[in-house]
Amino acid sequence: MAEIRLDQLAHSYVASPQQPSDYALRRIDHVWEQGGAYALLGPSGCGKSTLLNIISGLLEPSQGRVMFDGESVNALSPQQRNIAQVFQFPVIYDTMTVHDNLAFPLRNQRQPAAKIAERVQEVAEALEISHLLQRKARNLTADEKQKVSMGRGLVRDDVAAILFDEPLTVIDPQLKWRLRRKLKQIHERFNITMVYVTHDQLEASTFADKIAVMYDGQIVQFGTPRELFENPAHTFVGYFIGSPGMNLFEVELTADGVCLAGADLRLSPAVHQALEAHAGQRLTLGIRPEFVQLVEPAESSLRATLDLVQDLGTYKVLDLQLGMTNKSPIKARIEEDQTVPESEVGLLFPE
Ligand SMILES: Nc1ncnc2c1ncn2[C@@H]1O[C@H](COP(=O)(O)OP(=O)(O)OP(=O)(O)O)[C@@H](O)[C@H]1O
Repeated sequence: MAEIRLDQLAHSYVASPQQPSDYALRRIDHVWEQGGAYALLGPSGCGKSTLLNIISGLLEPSQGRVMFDGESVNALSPQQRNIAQVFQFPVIYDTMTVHDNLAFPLRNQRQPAAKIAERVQEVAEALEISHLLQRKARNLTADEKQKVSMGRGLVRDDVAAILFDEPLTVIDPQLKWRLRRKLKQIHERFNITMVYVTHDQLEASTFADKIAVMYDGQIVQFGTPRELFENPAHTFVGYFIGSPGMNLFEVELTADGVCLAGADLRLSPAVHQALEAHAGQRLTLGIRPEFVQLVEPAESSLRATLDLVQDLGTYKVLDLQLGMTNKSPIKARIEEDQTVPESEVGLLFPE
């Protein structure tokens, strides 16, 4: 088990990179602490697999160092790094029994038979696959196979960390939730550093205590799910976290606030003063759909017309047009029993 430190890491698949866009990973400085449950969350192509493969040693970084417990492992092979990796698709031996699949990594290490038996039992019980131990792996369902694949990662007690690369892709939606819970319980029981790669924020927040959000080859924020929701440090985090994501609009600074779609929104003197330091620069206002308040048009200078209502069962999402043409609508999320406005509505943003 180890602390994993990424020190000025960068990677380009281009032979002689010239500009930032030539890099799949731009400069990354980051620490995964020993024993933590982490997620690496980001959209397709942002560099998640590249980063995971550099940690496990499948890929050599163009620049920077990977450190385990303060020691550089750049020169070590994947085997020497002692990382367990669980991929999207199960990696198991079909012709072996489940028991032998789980025992395999320990037999390779020539562990004593008694220890192998004990460890296989313990991991099988944690994954709720004890009843399958004598079955041939080829006869299992997709989720049972993936559990065996995870078990092969967990069975060794000397691994530095376990890296999961979108491990629930092949699992039926109704089983995903159970498996995520299971992984979380296993983490609590075995206290191994785990990094879970996904592009799904729900998967990230149910598994991880802290999430690293990746965007365009960089980790743009690292925090608890709540911190990412309440204090996004980057517009991408605001937009990517939340359902739907944050509304983002360009605004102009006025004498006592900002102007959005021709309407003046007053700000507190403190906030306004902070913005004045950025006068002349591009200003973006972000507000989460949950916090947009709907009022009578007379009560607000900001008016919108209703475009679309999406009823999602436990809440509704409204698309409201601010009167601008060809601009994306502002989204408001309201409770299921809240009244949907007829057409024109006033909007208030809490301070
Ligand atoms: N072997 C490769 N050769 C050249 N470019 C690559 C290679 N592998 C990845 N890339 C590029 O590097 C960038 C990051 O890719 P990567 O697969 O790490 O992203 P990702 O976040 O894991 O995406 P996904 O979720 O789709 O797997 C992308 O622009 C991708 O096209």
